Amino acid sequence: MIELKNVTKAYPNGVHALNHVDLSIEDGEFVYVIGATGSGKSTLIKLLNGEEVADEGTVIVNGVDVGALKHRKVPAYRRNIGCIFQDYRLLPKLTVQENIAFALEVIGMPKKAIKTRVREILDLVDLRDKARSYPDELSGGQQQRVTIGRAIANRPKILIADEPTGNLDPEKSLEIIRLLEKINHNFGTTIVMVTHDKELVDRFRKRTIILDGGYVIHDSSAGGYKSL
Ligand SMILES: Nc1ncnc2c1ncn2[C@@H]1O[C@H](COP(=O)(O)OP(=O)(O)OP(=O)(O)O)[C@@H](O)[C@H]1O
Repeated sequence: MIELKNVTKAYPNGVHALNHVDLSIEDGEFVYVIGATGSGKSTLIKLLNGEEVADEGTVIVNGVDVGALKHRKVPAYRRNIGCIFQDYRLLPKLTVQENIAFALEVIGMPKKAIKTRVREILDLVDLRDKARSYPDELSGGQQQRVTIGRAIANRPKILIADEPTGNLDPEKSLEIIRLLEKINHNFGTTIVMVTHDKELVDRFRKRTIILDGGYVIHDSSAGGYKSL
């Protein structure tokens, strides 16, 4: 569960990126976060993954008070949160299967278990035939699928997706949202997706949180832009 209580975050330049945000996201929910540029979406994500700390209020994720985490404990905390971004951030000198395996090696999973898990992930993201390809040999949509596979390889409870379809055409964006829905459904992974894609938000209706000037101005389980 994700819980923000009266969270305010200002940057050193005085910009108030988030103001008195109260938010609660249950395990297994799939939530969109939308809002104009500069409305505070990325800041919200940074507070969730421990990159930034709130000035006021508390951010509790899976029972952990993220703002109170000691610096050295942040990496272990992040293992329970998968993150994907608009740019894919794959390791260019590693193949698809090595990219996924690497995420599991760094957390100390035994070799045999990694092999099995990588195969499962490749099936899930439908890229078995690209296992030995390098990232620059893949399309944008395929690279994003690898990124998603890598992010969920260790079965995190939460997947945060910051504009995952930002660089993709509508057809490829559909593939990505369907994959995220499958992950949400199959593993019960909580998904928080920041997006500007009005078509996706309207077509695949889900709870939609709207930020404006650092305030939550709308939070509706009906979802969609058109219903607002
Ligand atoms: N490191 C920083 N230092 C100073 N100000 C910042 C910093 N990061 C963000 N801001 C400011 O905080 C506000 C919220 O920014 P944030 O990146 O959270 O918005 P956003 O909704 O994610 O925008 P976008 O859609 O453009 O990514 C903006 O006014 C931004 O300029």
